Amino acid sequence: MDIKLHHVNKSYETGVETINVLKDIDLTIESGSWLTITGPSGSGKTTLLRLLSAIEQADHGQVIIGELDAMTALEAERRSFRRKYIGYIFQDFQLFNQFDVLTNVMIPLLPYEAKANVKEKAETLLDMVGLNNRKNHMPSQLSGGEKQRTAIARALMNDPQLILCDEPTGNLDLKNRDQMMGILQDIHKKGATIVLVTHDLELTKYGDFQFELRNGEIVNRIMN
Ligand SMILES: Nc1ncnc2c1ncn2[C@@H]1O[C@H](COP(=O)(O)OP(=O)(O)OP(=O)(O)O)[C@@H](O)[C@H]1O
Repeated sequence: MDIKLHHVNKSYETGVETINVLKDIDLTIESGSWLTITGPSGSGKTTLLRLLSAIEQADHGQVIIGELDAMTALEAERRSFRRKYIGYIFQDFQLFNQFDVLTNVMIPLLPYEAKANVKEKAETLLDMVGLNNRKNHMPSQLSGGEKQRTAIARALMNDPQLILCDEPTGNLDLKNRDQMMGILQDIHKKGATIVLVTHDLELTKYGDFQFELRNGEIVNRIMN
C-alpha cells in the first residue's frame, strides 16, 4: 500500500514540558517497497512507526496509509484497518504473559476466524520461525530471541500488506537474524511493504531506500 506523510509533526506533553518528537516529516513510501530507518536512541523512530500503524495520530499534517486517512479516521476505523492490513513487530514484543506461545500467536485472529484455521496458521508460522517445539511454553520460559520470534510469527498472522518492524532482530543471534530477514524478504517478494527500524547497520543493505532520523528530522536519504 502507498503511504504518504506530509508536514507531519508529533509532540508529547509530559506535564512539565512539550517534547517535539517528529518535526515536519515529509515521506512517501510506495507500495511494495522496503524502507529502513536508522538513528540514535530517542530520535523518534518508534514514534514514526506508531503513526504509520495509526496507533497514534500526529498533531498536524497529512498521514495517508493506503485507503486510510489516519488523521481523520475514528479509533474503531483505525483499529479495523490495522487488523486487516498491518503487522507490527514491537520492540518490546508485547506478548501476553498469561497465555502460551501458540495462543499469543493466535490472538489477533481468534475473534474473527474459526479456531481450527487460526491454530493451523499459527502452527505453520511457528514452524517457519523455528519455534514449534516451544508452542506450549509461557513467555516467561522463553529467551529474548524466542520471544522476538513469537512476536514475528504473531505479526504475520493476518498476511499483512504493511509490516512495521521495530528492531525485529535486536535479540537474535546471527543465524536467527539472517533467518528472520530471509522470512521478511520472502514476504516482501510477495508484495508486502516493509518499514524496518534498526540500530544494526548490516540490515540497511536489505531495503530499497533508507534514511536516518535525527532529532525528529529525516536526514541522509539514500536509495539502495
Ligand atoms: N508517550 C510519551 N510521552 C512522553 N514522551 C515520549 C512518549 N513516547 C516517546 N517519548 C519521547 O519521544 C522521544 C522519541 O522516542 P522514540 O521511542 O520514538 O525514539 P526511538 O528513536 O525509537 O528510540 P530508541 O532507539 O531508543 O527506541 C524520546 O525522547 C521519548 O522519551
